[in-house]
Amino acid sequence: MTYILEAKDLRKQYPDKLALQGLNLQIEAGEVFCLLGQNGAGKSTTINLFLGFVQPTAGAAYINGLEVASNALRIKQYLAYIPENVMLYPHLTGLENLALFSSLAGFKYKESELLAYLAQAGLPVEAVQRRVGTYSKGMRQKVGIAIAVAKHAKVLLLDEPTSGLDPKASNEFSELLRQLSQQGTAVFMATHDIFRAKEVGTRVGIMREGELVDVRPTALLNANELEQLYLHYMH
Ligand SMILES: Nc1ncnc2c1ncn2[C@@H]1O[C@H](COP(=O)(O)OP(=O)(O)OP(=O)(O)O)[C@@H](O)[C@H]1O
Repeated sequence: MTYILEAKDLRKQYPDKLALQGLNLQIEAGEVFCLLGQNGAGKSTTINLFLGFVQPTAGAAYINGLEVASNALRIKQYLAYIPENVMLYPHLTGLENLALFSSLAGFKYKESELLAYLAQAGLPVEAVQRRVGTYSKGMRQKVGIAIAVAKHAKVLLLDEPTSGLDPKASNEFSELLRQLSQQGTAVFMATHDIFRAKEVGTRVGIMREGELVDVRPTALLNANELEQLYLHYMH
């Protein structure tokens, strides 16, 4: 079976820090995997290895069966990345950004189709023709989701996407992730938000000092139990 996202003995040693100590993980289509862990636990390193932004010291990361390190360009077609602050062109409108990023991914859409993607991602109609430099963080993330959907990404990698969002925006964002996962997109999200992880995740992993110390299906835990489990490992 080909997993959408897979890590095999994935390891990253920085000059004076072992950031990831041999990660093994498989994620299937439609899963929402939430990675919890303290600052410095290795969450961003894991995401950066899947993105091909950093090279592994040993082991390998795979996206849709392709080894990331040796297929840097090919894997880009399968994934969309939403960091804490989505990188868009501030002087272009939301619509123009979506048109640009979709065409870079090889998709040419009519304006009506682009508008439909933005509406589906929940961007208010009044914002569509406004420069992104004037957008809130939540609005930029909606454009990021619209880009992911428009390029038919199989996997969405997110690094602390809900930090700094107000509860309503955070809630809307969770709803979008749920919709994407129902359509078969695999979602891998690093977060500090235990409540969101429980709400939106199908599985949660707890990372400590570069090691994945526990993985649980969220259906078997309530938010309180998840918090207790997390605290147990952080002691
Ligand atoms: N480029 C780098 N060079 C050297 N050390 C690094 C580098 N990137 C990360 N590290 C170290 O690796 C460890 C893991 O960092 P990482 O950013 O992956 O953690 P994190 O779990 O994402 O933390 P946070 O929640 O603060 O984002 C930390 O000790 C960090 O200082």
